[in-house]
Order: sequence, then C-alpha cells, then structure tokens
Amino acid sequence: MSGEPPLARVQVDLGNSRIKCRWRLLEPRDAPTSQVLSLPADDITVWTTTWSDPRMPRPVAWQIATVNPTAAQRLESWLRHHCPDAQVRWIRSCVDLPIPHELTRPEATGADRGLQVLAALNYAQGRGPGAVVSCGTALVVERIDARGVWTGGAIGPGLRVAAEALHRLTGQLPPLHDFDKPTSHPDDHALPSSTIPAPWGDSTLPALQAGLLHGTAGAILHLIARHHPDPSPTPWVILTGGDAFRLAPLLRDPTDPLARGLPCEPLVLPDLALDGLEILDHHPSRV
Ligand SMILES: Nc1ncnc2c1ncn2[C@@H]1O[C@H](COP(=O)(O)OP(=O)(O)O)[C@@H](O)[C@H]1O
Ligand SMILES: CC(C)(COP(=O)(O)O)[C@@H](O)C(=O)NCCC(=O)O
Repeated sequence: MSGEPPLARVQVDLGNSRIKCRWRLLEPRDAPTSQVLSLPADDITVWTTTWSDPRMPRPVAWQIATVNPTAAQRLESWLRHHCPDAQVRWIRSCVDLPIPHELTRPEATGADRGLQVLAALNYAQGRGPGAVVSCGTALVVERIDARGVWTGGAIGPGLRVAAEALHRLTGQLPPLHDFDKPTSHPDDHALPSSTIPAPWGDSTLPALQAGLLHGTAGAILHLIARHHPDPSPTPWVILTGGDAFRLAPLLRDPTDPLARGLPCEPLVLPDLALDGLEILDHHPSRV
C-alpha cells in the first residue's frame, strides 16, 4: 500500500458562522461521501491545521460556495499556496445555477440559498409547492410555488444573531449561550417534545429562550402560511442549517393542542447547501 493520500473532489459551504466541507474519493468510484467537517468561518488556522493532517485526502477539485467574502479571500490565498494544481470552482451567487426561478437579481442572491433550493427541488423531484427553511446565521424561508419555481424568500435573524444582538444592544439582557454548540447531529441538540421550553419565562433567561425559540418558530410558521395560503396541495418543508434540529420540534409540537404547527412533517437535512454542490458537481457544466 502506498503512503500517498487518496485523491478527492471536495465541496465547501462557506457561511457566515461556519465553514462546512465534505469530499468524495475518486477511488473507489462508488465511495460514499465523507462526514461533514464543520469549522469556524472566522479562523483560518483551524482550517489549516485540519488540512495538514496526513489522514486528510488530497483534493484534485474544489467546489466552493461562499456568502462570506472576507473568509473566501483567506481561503483563496490558502488554496493558492496549498493546492496550486487543484481545479477550483467558486459559486458566489445564484447566477448560472440550474434552478427554475423568478429572482430579479440572481447575481446578488446568496449562493447557499440557491444551492439549498437546488437540493430541495432534487429531493422533491422538481415538484412544488414547498418551503426551504435555512436556520443558519440568518433565518431564510424560501418559497417554491406549485410549479416548482423558486419565487424568492424572506430573510430574518438566526437564533444566535438574535441572542447576540439583544445582549449587545441592550443594557441588561445577559448573553445566552444556548446556540453556541455544534448542531450537526440530532442526538446533540434535538429537543424532545417533552423538553420544549414554555413559551414564556418567569425570569430573564427563560423569557429570552421563550422569545427566541418560539418567536423564531412562529416566524417560520407564519411565513410558510403566508407563502402558501392555499392549503392544497400541502407544501413540503425542508429544514437545514446549524439550528435546524433545534427548531424542527417546535414546528410540530404534539404536546401542545393549541400550537397550530406545520401541515406536514418537516424533513431535516442539515447540510443542504453541500447536497446542492454535490448535485452541481454531477451537472454537465462542472469544471
Ligand atoms: N459552533 C457553532 N458556531 C456557530 N454557530 C453555531 C454553532 N453551533 C450551532 N450554531 C448555530 O447554528 C447557526 C449557524 O448555522 P450554520 O448553518 O452553520 O450557519 P452559516 O451557514 O450561516 O455559517 C448559528 O446561528 C447558531 O445559532
Ligand atoms: C441571506 C444570507 C445572509 C444567509 O447566509 P447564512 O445564514 O447561510 O450564512 C446569505 O445568503 C447572503 O448574504 N445573501 C445575499 C443576499 C441575498 O441572498 O439576497
């Protein structure tokens, strides 16, 4: 056996909080994709250390979606030094993504949004209506109409952003660290229905938790209901992003007879933008 690392095609989703990556080895051809590596987006040293590990594969091609120009610049410079021979394809907006849409400015729309819609439509076999809920740094609810066309979305604050803004921009609200832990696996952070916090608190911290979690879940439900006022056919709903597993149980709470949740079971696919990159990598236009 040679000591050379195996060759791989690598996909990277460079968000505002985290940089997520996954690869597929060239050999064997039917090798499954790797686990997702999720690293801080604002600290290139963690990335550098991770990729200097001799157990990592040797990338021959990179597909990189970015909505974070500062981190992208650091990654670009790292790639120039460490992988000068690899092919690199940057996806910086929704221009040229193979998705039916009615966006007026695809060139200014986040690449991660388009890739998530691409992957969701792939799961839904091109059928609408549907909703993609990206629970990342921002909360983004995308609208797919009955024809399977992406007509746009709604952008609001994600859980950690909202918690941090409340702490930083007020005199007395404390920091809330509930949303700082990695959330890429259901076992780590899924809230069983029995532990969903009450929608009000009798002191500051539980009141903040109530407002952030239930308020965000309420925003998601409201937006999906407004995007799809016609109850038939029922829209499919896919949740993705770092807080997807946290928010999913609040959208259908069987213990609360008053909660008017989603009309369907939401599907949680935490790494939908990477799934979109994988689809794109098999598309005829690939590098
Ligand atoms: N280790 C972590 N660092 C930052 N955010 C985290 C972490 N773990 C969970 N989160 C939550 O996930 C959200 C970021 O989700 P993610 O999908 O990774 O974001 P992005 O694609 O915007 O980088 C944060 O807003 C936060 O609420
Ligand atoms: C909306 C976003 C901030 C979401 O980013 P994320 O939370 O995934 O890091 C990002 O897609 C973005 O900066 N978009 C550009 C503007 C737009 O999509 O309309």
